[in-house]
Amino acid sequence: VCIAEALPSCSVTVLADRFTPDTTSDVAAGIVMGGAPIPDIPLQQQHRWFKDTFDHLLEIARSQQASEAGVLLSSGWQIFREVPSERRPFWADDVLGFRFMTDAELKGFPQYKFGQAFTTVKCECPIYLPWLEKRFKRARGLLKKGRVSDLQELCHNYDIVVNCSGLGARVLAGDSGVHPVRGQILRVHAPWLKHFIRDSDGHTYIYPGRDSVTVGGTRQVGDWRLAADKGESEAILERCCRLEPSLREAVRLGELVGLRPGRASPCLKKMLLETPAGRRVPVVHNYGHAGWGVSFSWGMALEALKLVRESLIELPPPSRL
Ligand SMILES: Cc1cc2nc3c(=O)[nH]c(=O)nc-3n(C[C@H](O)[C@H](O)[C@H](O)COP(=O)(O)OP(=O)(O)OC[C@H]3O[C@@H](n4cnc5c(N)ncnc54)[C@H](O)[C@@H]3O)c2cc1C
Ligand SMILES: O=C([O-])CC(=O)C(=O)O
Repeated sequence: VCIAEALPSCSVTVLADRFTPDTTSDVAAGIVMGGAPIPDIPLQQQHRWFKDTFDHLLEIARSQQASEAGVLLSSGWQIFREVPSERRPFWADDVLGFRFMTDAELKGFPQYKFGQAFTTVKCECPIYLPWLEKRFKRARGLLKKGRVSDLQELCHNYDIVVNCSGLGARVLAGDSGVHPVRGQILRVHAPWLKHFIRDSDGHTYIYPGRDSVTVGGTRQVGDWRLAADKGESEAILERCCRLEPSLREAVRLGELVGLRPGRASPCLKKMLLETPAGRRVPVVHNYGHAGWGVSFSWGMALEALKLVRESLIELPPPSRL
């Protein structure tokens, strides 16, 4: 979307073997939040990715399109069993109204010593992704279903390749550092819940959304199982009910599993592919966002766009678009 809208003179095709509602992104809770700083990436850069994403999504959340786009404001608490060394994360000034929880607020969570309260944005991915598809088509983008077994295949038909294949980059980019981090969640009907609660360990969270509440989760490194595990769903609900007892009254709507594209840090860079016939095609990689792909989505897309623009300038004259 970012490239198709910014470069209207280019023809942009999204080629994928799975589209919404069958991607990892459809499973995401869609909350915009940061974790601990990512190693090997300057904090300033991570901060820009986060802020650019937040500002972009906040604008949608405040627009007339918020409901249709499934992008809404969400307020709540992140709670900690021990006081963290960084009580004020790098994204604290980007979200709205960041503050430490008061003793009165923490009283509801006797096992926890510290908490952060803030308002952020939540993307209801099963609504947001179809909306993005529509936006992409309006920008004259093309959608094509198909599996790519080697990026070289694309070099005959395209001048630039942007690789956003998530976990698929393990094969497509030959990057053995990409690995699954399995996440299971439940979607439940509990319309009385309005406030999110997240245990900072990332294994227990409750995110109220437009039509359902997402409760999670698991983070199983190296686990490729896509089927939901009944025992894990019970354990997730049990942990969430300890934080929010009224969840015992919730009606279960479904359970879902997604494989996060884990990597020590996301890969965002450009390189050149050379075909056996000697054609050199720029490739912009943008994958490996682990558990924060929604939170960095637009900011990293803007940086990928910058790399695409540079590649366009560097293309040899006959191929220039
Ligand atoms: C349970 C859970 C909760 C989450 N909650 C949040 C959250 O609250 N906030 C947040 O920021 N992040 C969250 N995430 C993380 C987020 O979902 C991911 O970081 C994000 O979805 C990754 O997006 P992606 O586009 O890279 O990958 P995907 O959504 O997996 O998309 C990859 C695309 O590439 C295509 N593809 C791959 N290989 C090939 C190939 N060889 N040929 C053709 N097509 C190919 C696939 O078909 C797919 O369309 C969560 C993840 C999980 C599992
Ligand atoms: O950790 C969270 O709060 C949600 C998330 O990003 C994930 O499960 O990957």
